[in-house]
Amino acid sequence: MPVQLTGVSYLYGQSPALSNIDLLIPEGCLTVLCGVTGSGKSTLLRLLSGLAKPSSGSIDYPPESSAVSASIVFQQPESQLFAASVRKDVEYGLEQRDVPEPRRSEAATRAMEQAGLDPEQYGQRSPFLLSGGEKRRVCIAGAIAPLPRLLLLDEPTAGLDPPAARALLDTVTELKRGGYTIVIATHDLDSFFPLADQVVVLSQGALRYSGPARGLWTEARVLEDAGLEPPAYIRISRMLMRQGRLDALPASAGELLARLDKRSLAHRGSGAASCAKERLSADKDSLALSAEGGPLPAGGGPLAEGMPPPAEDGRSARSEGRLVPGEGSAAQSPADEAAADAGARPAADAAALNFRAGSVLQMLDPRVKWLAMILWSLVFLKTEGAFPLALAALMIGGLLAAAGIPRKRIVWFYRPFLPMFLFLWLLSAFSWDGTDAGGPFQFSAEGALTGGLAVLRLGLLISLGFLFTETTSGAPLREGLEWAIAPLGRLGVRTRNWSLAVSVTLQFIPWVLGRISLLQLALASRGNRKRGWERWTPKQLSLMAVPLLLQVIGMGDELATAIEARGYDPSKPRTPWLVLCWQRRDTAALLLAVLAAALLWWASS
Ligand SMILES: Nc1ncnc2c1ncn2[C@@H]1O[C@H](COP(=O)(O)OP(=O)(O)OP(=O)(O)O)[C@@H](O)[C@H]1O
Repeated sequence: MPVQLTGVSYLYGQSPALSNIDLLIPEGCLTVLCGVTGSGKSTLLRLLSGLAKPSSGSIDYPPESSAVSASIVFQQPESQLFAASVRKDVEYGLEQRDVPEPRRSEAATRAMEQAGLDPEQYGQRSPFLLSGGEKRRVCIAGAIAPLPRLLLLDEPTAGLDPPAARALLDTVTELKRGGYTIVIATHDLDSFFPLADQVVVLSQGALRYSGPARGLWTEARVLEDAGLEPPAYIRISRMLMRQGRLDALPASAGELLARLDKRSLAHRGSGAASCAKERLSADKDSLALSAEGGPLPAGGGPLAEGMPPPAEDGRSARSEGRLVPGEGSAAQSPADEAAADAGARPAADAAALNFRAGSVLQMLDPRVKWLAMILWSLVFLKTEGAFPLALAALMIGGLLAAAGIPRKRIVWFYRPFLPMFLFLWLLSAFSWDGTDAGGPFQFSAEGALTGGLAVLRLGLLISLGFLFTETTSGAPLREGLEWAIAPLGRLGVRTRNWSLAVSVTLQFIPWVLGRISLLQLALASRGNRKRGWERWTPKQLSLMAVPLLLQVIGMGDELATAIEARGYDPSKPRTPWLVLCWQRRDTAALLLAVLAAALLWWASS
């Protein structure tokens, strides 16, 4: 299906990831999104899939479609697999769309075949025990099973060996022939450019070019300015053309090889053409060997059907594609620059302000933070009564605001705890008494208050840990802890092991929460689009339990191996990662923390 993006921007907190993208994704075409790391490719795919909404601008689907008609395959396939068997996993999206049983099974079989997985061989295997390439195929099968009108693939060949990458390219070629509208975000230009009907170049979240790949070869520096290199077959062909050995750029590596073969290769053995051929042959495994289309004249040909027309709005539109002026582009008028500057300044100022406020907490010596955290934890445990706990909540709220942690991240952190808090509070507020005439459940105001305060206390303790880990990076956190527990070393406690374990665990919590967010996103990408509280029902949680557990075990395993590989030996003295330096502001901060703790203590006694 064709999709039109108009003025689409996206912010993560206050950092812009995409700005003002105008783009048409033509129906039945394969669009390749390229750009260096962090240029906004994955973000654009998420917006197209409907998993995230643009901060501004709009994405228009044809009247009978919506983002739900899109399927996405993420960069890390393992974060998208759920079910106990490959077949069940492929059927999951169909189940979500209420496809009845016999049709579901047929559709899953067809999708597995299209994705290059033999249903007999793979159907009953666990998706978690497959190779990276096989897992990606399972994800592709799951994505195409519901016959999406838009298929989005994020780095489909990343991490695959040449045969697996080539097999995946064959699958993509087949899907393209099958009429799918496909968008692929990739760094693998050699493989995907020959297949692309449209290439989109992103740089720092802005659109730099959209149009056929061949339009890029005439726009001398579009790719280079975006930090990319043209594919190897284009670089080699350019060199051969300069030497008069080739008259036109080929459409693919395969075509270049074929054309070199036809030549007599007069300089066999020592000439540039034979060197080029050797190099290409060596690269052949990793290149797309699509020989579709004839030789392209260096100036390119007419626009493919359905391609976006050249811009008519005064923006630079040369050759076949649409070249969008970028930063530093001469095409930008002073008035444009002033307007852009005026728009950007409030966001930049706000970010700077946040950073300044956050940096006070971030710059503090970790020992102050450890001491304050231990002291406040003890006081919170002892604090009774609504007033002192409300006062403590105010203090924590103030610190969270001053830490400059984006509001979205705070919400993201606390949301998983809310069902647990609610459950604990309900447990305290209601009691079960089958003999009472008023009904089996009895509400107790006293229980509700006591339970509410206990839950608030628990929330405050969790908040202390969150504040600490958000404002302290790994090395200072460890150094500070090791300092705090060093006296225990005299009692024979292995303080080094303890500090490593605690700091790794503390850093593990945000990682686990991040994984949960990814799994929820993956469930949504498979048609299970739940919002708000619905995402935290026991059924939803049970779906995520096994993959999450496997990921935690895998991560634990990797961490242990990494620690071992770096020669960790608890019995040896170690070189500190960082020398802590106590400053005046740390003394002042510690005094403030002690005063605040004393105030709370006094208020609760
Ligand atoms: N969850 C997030 N929170 C904050 N910033 C993010 C988040 N995800 C991405 N970003 C930022 O948004 C920008 C675009 O990221 P995105 O993942 O879309 O880039 P990409 O081109 O897909 O990169 P890659 O090729 O490495 O996958 C980057 O600056 C990145 O740091």
